Amino acid sequence: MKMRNPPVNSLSLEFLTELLISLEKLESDKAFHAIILTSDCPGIFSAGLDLMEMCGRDPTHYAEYWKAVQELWLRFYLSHLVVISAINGVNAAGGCLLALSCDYRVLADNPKYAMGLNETLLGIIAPFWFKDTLVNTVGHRTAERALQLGLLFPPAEALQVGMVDKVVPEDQVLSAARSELAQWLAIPGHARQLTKSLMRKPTADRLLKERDADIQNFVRFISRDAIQKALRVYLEKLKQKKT
Ligand SMILES: CCCCCCCCCCC/C=C/C(=O)SCCNC(=O)CCNC(=O)[C@H](O)C(C)(C)COP(=O)(O)OP(=O)(O)OC[C@H]1O[C@@H](n2cnc3c(N)ncnc32)[C@H](O)[C@@H]1OP(=O)(O)O
Repeated sequence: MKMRNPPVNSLSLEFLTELLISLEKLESDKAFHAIILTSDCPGIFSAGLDLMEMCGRDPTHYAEYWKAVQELWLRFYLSHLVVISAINGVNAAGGCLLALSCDYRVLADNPKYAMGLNETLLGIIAPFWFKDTLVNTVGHRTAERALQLGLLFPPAEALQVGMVDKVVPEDQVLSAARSELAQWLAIPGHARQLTKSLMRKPTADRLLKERDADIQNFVRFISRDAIQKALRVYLEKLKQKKT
């Protein structure tokens, strides 16, 4: 699955919906057993959630957007397919969440390709299920420091803290993902799938039980004047970079 939403693969409502439909199609086709998730945007895996969806819109839109973000995470996190990410670019916040929801992560060795949950740098916070997904991957202490400081880890550090499983030269990222896949596909499917569910269901259940409350919290939080201002300032900084 090659993500293509130029220029930065931001996860707009339309793009989230496309990803969700693609994933559902693959999952319902018995011929498919695995997905390699990668990017078609040079140097960028994903810039994360689309800030334009969270800025200057009305509460109904925020609720619809957040429901789609929840849906995509649940679908990826609990997918019965083997999902491996071949991370071939910088990967921030919501994009990093997608990669963390995969079963295995290969990252291209380029110091520009940092990844992490950098929400605090924007003046916002990672919701509990983003946090839980990170804790499940790197452990509590590393996650706490990474989340508070909004750290984006370059490849060597991402590997060292366990945020990715392998770092390879840029031109080998897809072939390394394919080689890894062979090991996962060699395991009897039902046993691997049940084990994945055993490991992940408690984390997913937490959101499933509190979905509506989580949407309301998001809408309340993102609608605050101070948060809207912080997002506008961040977007402005991104644009000023060019001048
Ligand atoms: C009580 C508690 C309740 C809890 C409630 C929850 C609270 C909210 C939770 C929200 C969680 C948010 C998750 C996110 O994912 S937020 C997004 C974080 N992403 C980033 O910080 C990355 C930002 N982008 C960049 O750093 C760079 O763009 C990047 C390194 C990815 C690429 O750099 P490059 O130089 O190649 O490209 P540009 O910066 O020039 O960008 C090109 C254009 O794209 C626009 N852009 C970039 N990122 C985004 C984005 N995420 N959304 C929308 N648009 C984006 C950028 O502005 C440029 O636009 P223009 O061409 O028009 O200038």
